[in-house]
Amino acid sequence: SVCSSKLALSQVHPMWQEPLAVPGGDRQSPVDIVVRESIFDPQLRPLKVQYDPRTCQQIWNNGYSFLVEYDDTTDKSTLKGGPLEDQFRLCQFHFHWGENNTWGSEHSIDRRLYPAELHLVHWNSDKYSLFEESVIEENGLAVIAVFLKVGKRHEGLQKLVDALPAVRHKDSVVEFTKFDPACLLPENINDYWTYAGSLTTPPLTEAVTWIVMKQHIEVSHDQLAVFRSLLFTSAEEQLQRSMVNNFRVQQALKGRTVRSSFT
Ligand SMILES: Cc1ccnc(S(N)(=O)=O)n1
Ligand SMILES: [Zn+2]
Repeated sequence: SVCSSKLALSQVHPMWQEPLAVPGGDRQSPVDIVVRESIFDPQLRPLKVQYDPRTCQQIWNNGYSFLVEYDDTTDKSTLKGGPLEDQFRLCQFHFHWGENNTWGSEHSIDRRLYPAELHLVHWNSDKYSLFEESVIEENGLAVIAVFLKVGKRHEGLQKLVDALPAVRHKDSVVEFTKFDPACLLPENINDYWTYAGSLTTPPLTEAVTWIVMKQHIEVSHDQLAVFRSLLFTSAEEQLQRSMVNNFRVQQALKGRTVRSSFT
């Protein structure tokens, strides 16, 4: 699947050097979610997640994060319900993290940051036939965000952690199969916030329905340390730079409403 951020790489941006302005940027991400200003919407339905581990293909270091990519040529791993009108196909998941456990997430809850954040990226397969098409449409993408907190070791994540040294450098890829991303979801996926936003790395397009989980997952300090052992730089580059702080600065809400699925 080409849903990875090759598109992102096509718009060469210096690392985290923000483009001056995004065309008509009035729904940019990430944002701080102010809980008392979010609005309970009783019409939000339960999320329906159906992932098939057999669609898992590879892990790729794209120079922004590491992406676990799924075969999205059929409707085998899908997301629907919640705030979504259509069916969406899982194409990849990745993380954002900090240099320490104090910060690293892209979103925050009442200004509280987490050490890392998981993004499960899906595109609207009812309306479009390719990820690349959906990425420029306002109802094109749905991203589930899950906060990571440092605590007990996450057994399901360990298989992924063990594969990371093989993709230490930018543009490295390793085969990675039979991984069920549902193991990275919190027990309760029916308590979430949702708002209309954008991709947080280039092309930063305003195509994303964000679904931010209220419940976090726990990973161990050592597991996060392996994330930080990755590099932004390719094997050829003279100066190696640790892949840390790969989050975007928070953006203005600009009058958007954040809805909650719970009271
Ligand atoms: C696929 C993709 C590209 C760029 N940015 C994102 S993100 N961080 O908004 O999930 N996802
Ligand atoms: Zn992301």
